[in-house]
Amino acid sequence: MQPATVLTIAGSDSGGGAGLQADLKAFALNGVFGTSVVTVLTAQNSAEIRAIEKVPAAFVTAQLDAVLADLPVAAVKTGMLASEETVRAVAGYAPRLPNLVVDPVLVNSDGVQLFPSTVDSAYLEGLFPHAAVITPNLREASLLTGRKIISDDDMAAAATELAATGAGCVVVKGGGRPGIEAVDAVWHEGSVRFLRSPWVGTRNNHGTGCTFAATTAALLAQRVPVQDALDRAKRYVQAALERGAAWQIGSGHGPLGWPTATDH
Ligand SMILES: Nc1ncnc2c1ncn2[C@@H]1O[C@H](COP(=O)(O)OP(=O)(O)OP(=O)(O)O)[C@@H](O)[C@H]1O
Ligand SMILES: Cc1ncc(COP(=O)(O)O)c(N)n1
Repeated sequence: MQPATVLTIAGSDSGGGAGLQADLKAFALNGVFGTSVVTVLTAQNSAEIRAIEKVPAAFVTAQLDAVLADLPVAAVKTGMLASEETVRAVAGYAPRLPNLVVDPVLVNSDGVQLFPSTVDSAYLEGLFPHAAVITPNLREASLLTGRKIISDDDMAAAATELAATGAGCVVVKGGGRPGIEAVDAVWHEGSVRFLRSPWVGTRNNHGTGCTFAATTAALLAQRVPVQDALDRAKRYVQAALERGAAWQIGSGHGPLGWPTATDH
């Protein structure tokens, strides 16, 4: 039997921990064939993003046309799109992108906004209405809703507010809130539930968000129902964090490891 094909529309992380490099790794380890449309190049390592070079939106669409003309894409994940023009260009394709998982990469790990706020509105108006799942982290959900997000209830309220964009499912990820558990709020079909897993104490957490969204897309491509896909992606991220916890790759936040099939 041949694998399902999945597409990531994302930026390159030269340090290998996040971005399309993390997505392709998660695709392979979750049984799907990965294709990649590159939106932005980052000069990045485990400690910082030093520079960003955007791919022109017209070349993003040229890559999209090439992939979609030939390959049987069964799910799509978007990551760092980096400009309003690119978000709007991808949004133009969105009605024909199956199982679209949108990970809105808007802030760096210090919570600093990476792009002008016109990019936020392009996500809200253009892309979210077509998404099967959107996966903002705490800082992104806060930026997009204007809400202060501190408690579980705040996460649930932000997820519910973002559902008004028309997204099929909203996950407000709580990796930015260390505790005994890693807690995410999931809005789906009118109600909110929480995903919970034990907190993994490690500095090697670069790429958790990309890995969570890419794994969800890989599972949706294999016809796993959305709520099950989120539960399984959550377990996969936990296992990947545990596998990489003792690694020392880079001086900052290192990458996630490779779980085996029995880990998650
Ligand atoms: N230390 C941890 N232990 C267990 N789960 C974690 C940990 N850190 C993050 N997670 C989980 O990983 C997933 C990704 O969430 P997170 O909030 O980290 O995304 P992100 O901010 O987009 O990623 P990044 O921190 O890499 O920028 C969520 O399910 C979150 O709960
Ligand atoms: C090119 C690129 N894309 C995305 C992220 C954020 O990734 P994450 O939220 O998983 O750390 C990143 N640091 N670099």
